[in-house]
Amino acid sequence: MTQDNKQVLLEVRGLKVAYGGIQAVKGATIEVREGELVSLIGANGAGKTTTLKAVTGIQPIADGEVHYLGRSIRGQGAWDLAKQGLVMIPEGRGTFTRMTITENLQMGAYTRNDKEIDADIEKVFGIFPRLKERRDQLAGTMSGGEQQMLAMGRALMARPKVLLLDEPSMGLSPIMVDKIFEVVGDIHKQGVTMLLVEQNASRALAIADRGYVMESGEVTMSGNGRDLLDDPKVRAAYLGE
Ligand SMILES: Nc1ncnc2c1ncn2[C@@H]1O[C@H](COP(=O)(O)OP(=O)(O)OP(=O)(O)O)[C@@H](O)[C@H]1O
Repeated sequence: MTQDNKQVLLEVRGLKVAYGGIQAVKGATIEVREGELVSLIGANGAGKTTTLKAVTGIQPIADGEVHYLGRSIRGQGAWDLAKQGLVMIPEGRGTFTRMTITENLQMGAYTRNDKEIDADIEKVFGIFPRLKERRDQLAGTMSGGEQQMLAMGRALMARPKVLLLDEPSMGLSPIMVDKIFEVVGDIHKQGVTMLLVEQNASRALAIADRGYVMESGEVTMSGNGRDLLDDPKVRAAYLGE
């Protein structure tokens, strides 16, 4: 299915980001259109997380541009962007360990002031029955996979227009990895636009509409998820073939 006629929600053009003298991102161009699931894959240290941090206004941009909903993110803080629906699930989940599941989900709605928060918590419980069973349990007592579910549920509470996921499968058991990719695919099918950063290239490309490959701070390949998955260079570099 072509998505060329869909609105570009997130546009990264020639992005450069540096940590002191280290050039972590050296001119990346990425776009995400409405309804798409776009995967950004690459090895350790390729600059994927740094790209997400720059997109959400956490990390300063050295050069290039990031536009969200047609407007430059320069001068807009992470809070302003989150309020407009640009929501990140960070690497390592970032749940509030000393709060319960329900309290964590309520925190996810911090940018909202409508009355549908309880109804949305029920929707999240529908996606993740495990969270419902443990609604009064402290987040810090949950397994890694359960915390990833909670981080995803909390992000959905913000009603994201674009959801940025950083390595959701990191450190999880194979069964939990299956579950997490299944849920990411389901959330996408429900219409949530996503930019997924992953080292698990095969799984991330298999569910993606489009993908980008990042190497040493540069985007070296891009295309349809399935085509990238079948590409011999991708298979050799990222799928161990
Ligand atoms: N806070 C920092 N200070 C200095 N250098 C950093 C910092 N964060 C990241 N880097 C460097 O920037 C480069 C890109 O790192 P980044 O975390 O963006 O890569 P990544 O592709 O997300 O890798 P990973 O999958 O391991 O998280 C690396 O060389 C890393 O060492």
